[in-house]
Parts: sequence; C-alpha cells; structure tokens
Amino acid sequence: MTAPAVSRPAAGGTAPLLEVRDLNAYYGQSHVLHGVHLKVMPGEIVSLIGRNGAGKSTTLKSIMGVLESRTGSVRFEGQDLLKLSSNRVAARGVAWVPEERAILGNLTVRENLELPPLRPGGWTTERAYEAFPVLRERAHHSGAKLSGGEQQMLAIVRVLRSAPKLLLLDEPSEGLAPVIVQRIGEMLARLREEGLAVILVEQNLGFATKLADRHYVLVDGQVMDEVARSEVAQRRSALLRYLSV
Ligand SMILES: Nc1ncnc2c1ncn2[C@@H]1O[C@H](COP(=O)(O)OP(=O)(O)OP(=O)(O)O)[C@@H](O)[C@H]1O
Repeated sequence: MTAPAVSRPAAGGTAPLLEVRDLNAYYGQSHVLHGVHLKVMPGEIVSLIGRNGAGKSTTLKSIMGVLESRTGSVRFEGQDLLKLSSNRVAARGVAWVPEERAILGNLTVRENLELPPLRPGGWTTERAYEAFPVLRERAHHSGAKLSGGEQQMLAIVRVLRSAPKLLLLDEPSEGLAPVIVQRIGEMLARLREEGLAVILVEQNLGFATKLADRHYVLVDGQVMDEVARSEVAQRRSALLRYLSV
C-alpha cells in the first residue's frame, strides 16, 4: 500500500500527529532499522521498549533528522520530515531530549533555561521553576554540578520553551532515584493533559507502563509487538520477556 500524500483522519477519528512507515536507518554500511512503523496521536504518550541495541534511540534520531541516512516515510501533521534538517524538524514542533541530556555544563541553570528561544505558548523560566522548584534553588549553579535528576529535569523543561507538540524522550528515568522518576512522570502526565504528545524510550517497564497509552516493542530494528494500556496487565510477562537479556 502506498502512503497518501497527506495523512487524513480515519473515518470519525483524528489524524495521527506522527506517522512512521517502513523506516530504515543506517550508520554508514550498518543497516539498523528495518521497516519501523508507528504512530502517535495528538496528546498521546507512546513508549518504545526493547533491549539494548534494539534501535530505540536510532528511531528517535531518525525522526528528529539527526541521523540522516534513512528511507521510508516520517509524517508529522501530514508533512514529510525526511526532507527536512533537524533544525527545521524542531521548528515544526518536535523536541528531542537525548539520553546524554544535552544541557550545557558550563552555563548556569538559568542560562541553560534562557538560551533556547521562547516561542508563543512555550515554558517561561518561571514556569520551569514552578514545576521543579529545585531548579530555582540551583539557578546560579553550573549545569555540570547538578545531580543526574536535576540535569534530567533541566533537559526536559528547557526544550519546552519552544512549545513543542511532540517530545522525544530517550530514557528519562535512567539512573534516577524513584522519587525523581515519579516527579518527571507526574509532569509528563500533566503535559499530556495540555495536549503534548510524547515518545518515551524506556527500559524501565514500571515507569513506561504507568505513563504510556501504548507501547511498541522493538526487536532488532523492527516493531515486533504493540500493546495498549488496557492489555498491559495480561501481557506483562511477554513484555518482560522482550526486555530480558
Ligand atoms: N553511532 C553509531 N554508529 C554505528 N552503530 C551504531 C551507532 N549508534 C548505535 N549503533 C548501533 O545501532 C544499533 C541500535 O542502537 P540504538 O542505540 O538505537 O539502540 P537502543 O535500542 O537505543 O539501545 P540502547 O539503550 O543501548 O541505546 C545497535 O546495534 C548499535 O550498536
């Protein structure tokens, strides 16, 4: 089946915000994604789960355009992202928080927060401080001196300045204390209520299943399974098997 030129709502439904079809991605000669398909509806949190090396981060990089060697189709609000540079993808409303939490270690928390241009509807510094008061307390500390949890909070709220419609989060819970993971989860749930859609790459099944509306299981660069929130309880052992090494 060929992809339509512009995504249309299914009868009686809403059009996907993001629709990925037959996505293949390459690092040089190495073929890493093999026909990935997924979709994200507006205001939906979707998780990508799978073992190390399954291709989760590569899927986010391919959507964002930081990995350019790709074929297939990535449509965002009906527009093909594969032709756009990562800056243009960002300007259309996609924000990416990489696993390494791209904050600037030599700048203070406030400087980190104020560097990205504030777009209409984006998070002001004050709103960031209200969501995570610890960032106000650390306003004049350099990014490098923050704990892992504080860095993750900062990395997320600073991309919200651009008022994205879709947030790509790469393992936000990795290495963080449970209480911080919970705060981040609560913030993401609130953002969903405001209409933000999220693709959450996770190995922490507990965090992913608490938060996400649907789960895609990646195995060797392919989507092997899709599990809705309502199916998680009965399919938990299958999900755990997919993640076990
Ligand atoms: N820069 C790179 N150059 C070459 N191969 C890469 C590069 N980055 C990742 N890979 C390979 O691509 C495959 C998918 O990696 P990817 O990082 O997307 O996996 P992942 O599911 O996100 O797992 P992890 O949690 O370990 O990051 C792996 O085989 C990995 O070794």
